Amino acid sequence: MAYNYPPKKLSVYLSDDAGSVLTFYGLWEASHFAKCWLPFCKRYNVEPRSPAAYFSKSCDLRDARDSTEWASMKNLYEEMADRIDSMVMLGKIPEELRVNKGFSEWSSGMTSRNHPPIVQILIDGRDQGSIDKDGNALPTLVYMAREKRPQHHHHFKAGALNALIRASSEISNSPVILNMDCDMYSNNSESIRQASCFFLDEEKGHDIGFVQYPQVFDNISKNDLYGNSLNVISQIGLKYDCAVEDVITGLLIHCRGWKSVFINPPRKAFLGVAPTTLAESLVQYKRWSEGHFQIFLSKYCPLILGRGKIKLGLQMGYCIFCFWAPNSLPTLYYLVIPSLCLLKGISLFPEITSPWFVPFAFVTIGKHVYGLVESLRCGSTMAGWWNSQRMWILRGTTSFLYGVIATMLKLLGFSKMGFTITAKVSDGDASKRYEKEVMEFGSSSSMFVIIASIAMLNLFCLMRGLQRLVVDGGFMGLEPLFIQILLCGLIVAIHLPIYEALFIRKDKGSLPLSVTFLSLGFAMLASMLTIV
Ligand SMILES: O=c1ccn([C@@H]2O[C@H](COP(=O)(O)OP(=O)(O)O[C@H]3O[C@H](CO)[C@@H](O)[C@H](O)[C@H]3O)[C@@H](O)[C@H]2O)c(=O)[nH]1
Ligand SMILES: [Mn+2]
Repeated sequence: MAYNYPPKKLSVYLSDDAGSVLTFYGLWEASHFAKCWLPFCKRYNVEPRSPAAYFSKSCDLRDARDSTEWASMKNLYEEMADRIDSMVMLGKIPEELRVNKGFSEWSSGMTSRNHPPIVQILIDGRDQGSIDKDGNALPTLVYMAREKRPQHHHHFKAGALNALIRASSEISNSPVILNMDCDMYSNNSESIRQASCFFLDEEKGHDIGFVQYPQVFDNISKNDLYGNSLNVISQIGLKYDCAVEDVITGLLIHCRGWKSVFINPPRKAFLGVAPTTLAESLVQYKRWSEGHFQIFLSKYCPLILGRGKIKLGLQMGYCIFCFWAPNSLPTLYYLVIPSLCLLKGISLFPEITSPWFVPFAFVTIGKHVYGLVESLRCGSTMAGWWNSQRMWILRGTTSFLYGVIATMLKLLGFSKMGFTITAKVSDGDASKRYEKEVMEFGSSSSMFVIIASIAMLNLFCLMRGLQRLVVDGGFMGLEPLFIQILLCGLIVAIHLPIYEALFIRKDKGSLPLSVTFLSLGFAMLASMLTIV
């Protein structure tokens, strides 16, 4: 609402897919708060204009007169936040609030999966009386919960967005839509004007289908422990039946001949909350890899749909993501088979002195050096790069594998699509560990057993490899196994935080004892079977 944009031309919609009266209450409070907050923002050119983000950073108003106003504004905000928090704690709204317009829409028996449609215009911009405390016009503010019934598929985010577009066409019918997820906030009050420039461009504006900003996270630890700064694409979501509705919609828009713009201004437009536990991050990647693989196997396959419509480079660009899920199979192979063969003394790779060693070395070293240089140039650190390598391996053996399995089950008709929503908050202790970059495993998951078993297995194999080195006498005798020892050593090195969580750490964010026992069991079984 506080964007630097004519309020008459701006309408804000909040889609509450759970249809909760508490969310409505929050928005109702915000509609009152806006009457003071908007003038304050304009007077002092406040940035960012999300009050939560603004007040969590230090004060930048200097003179004394301003600072009293600043303090009273902060007070007003905190009082509102407290009221909302206590209502959430209570789990319901007090009866006396029900006299206000809108609240009577809720009745007992309504749940997040079973509720009638609710549309409430909290501030109507068309109404002359909708003004802030300085007498300036306010933008329209609408709450909407689309109808949901257990017997009808609701199509997740894409369904919610489509319902929103239909409703908004009756209320404001704007030619341009800005979509922002509930776990993001605006960090730049100029973004709407910035993006409009592309649509309004006299020469190229007619071809522009959408403008996208990169997905940037506010809570990324310095070395990006979960490898999250990946730029997920656009915010236009419409196409059903796919967990990555934004990607498929973007692809369709491109295939219909529209161009898109990617802008990454120095002052970030939007900041969001990234998952802060390994479990959440892995689940999110499972959904993404599954969605992309599904696209590849459907009629929307970028290579088929895009043929002759979009450039080969763009088709391939889409495909990289489509191959995330199937990539789990070679990843698993490289993490397990060479190490098991090392255990048994079978050589799989050419010797270092053989000419066949050169292509192996070239591809492996080339790929990783290129990746390292690229990420350093994008402002990452060495440790950040190493962490992201670890994340790719962990995702490969869990998220992507689960993505393949889920896609197959769906193709065979055994299961339906799901959308596991990413958690939006984390508890205090966990955030402290996150800041210190200690891996937070989060809620127990079968994925951890896979990760830990691979880690344990490689530790066994490495010990056996090193033992051979000593017993079988010297380095040269082991030359045929050299690459496998090296690979196994690297796998162990990248899994160091896993061993730490299995055996050393005692905090709540670490791995449970059951995972330690299960993984030890599986790793021993695998090595035993190999030796026999
Ligand atoms: O049934 C649903 C599920 C999700 N959402 C909304 O969809 C958005 C994204 O959900 P979130 O749980 O935050 O998932 P993420 O993995 O963080 O989302 C990423 O991945 C999605 C595709 O999987 C993209 O649509 C998002 O833009 C991108 O940020 C949020 O605003 C949700 O409120 C709904 O409205 N209804
Ligand atoms: Mn999200």
